Amino acid sequence: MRLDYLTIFPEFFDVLGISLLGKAVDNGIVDIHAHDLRTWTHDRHRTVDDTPCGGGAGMVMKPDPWGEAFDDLLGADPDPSVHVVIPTPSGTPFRQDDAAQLSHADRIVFCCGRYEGIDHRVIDYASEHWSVHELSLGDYVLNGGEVAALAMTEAIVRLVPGVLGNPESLSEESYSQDQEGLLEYPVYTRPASWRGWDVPEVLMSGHHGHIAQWRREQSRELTRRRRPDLLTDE
Ligand SMILES: Nc1cc(-c2ccc3cc[nH]c3c2)n[nH]1
Repeated sequence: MRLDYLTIFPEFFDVLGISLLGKAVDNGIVDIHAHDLRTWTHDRHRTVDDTPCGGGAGMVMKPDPWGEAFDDLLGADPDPSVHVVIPTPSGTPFRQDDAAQLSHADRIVFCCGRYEGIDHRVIDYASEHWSVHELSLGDYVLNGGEVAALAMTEAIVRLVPGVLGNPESLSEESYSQDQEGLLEYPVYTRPASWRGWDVPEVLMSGHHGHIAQWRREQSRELTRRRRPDLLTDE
């Protein structure tokens, strides 16, 4: 899987060389390239923004640098197997299913906007050539797309075979299919008693059936309290 990041702050993506994703890069499972969008400017000030047509506050990212970056990185031939992800507050919510689907992609290009956003014609042009995903990380506003791209990257890449040491841990996570899309149950480790708090007895019983039942009940109760929207049968 090749991941490209178009951004005016490429140093944001230096962190991808750390920990699990760093190992995935070292193992050749993932190939990461961060690009400074100003590479594709030609004026003395390396300008990437301009005033908004129709007025309004702030600045909008000019289309030309994006178009020239696309030309260099992707060429002009349409290829639906290339996924262009554009983090935006106005996008569809990024969910575990999106991470799962994108984890099968051979190529993802993250377009990280700043200012008031990217000239919409960039999205229109990209949509004619590649598979475009305008995705929101959540219902809050960031200063740019980089943090969202990092979060989405981690959610996507950790699902790629060979990235996680123990793939079994994926099956019991919140939102995973094996968890019926419910929130993950509370987890515990040693010591059995800590500052007056004990590990639930059932987890110390060694009775796998009882433990599984307790965990299912905990997941349902937690989901009912915190995310009733995830419950399909109530
Ligand atoms: N979920 C979410 C995405 C964003 C976002 C994404 C891109 C830009 C560009 C300028 N401001 C931005 C904000 N905020 N919140």
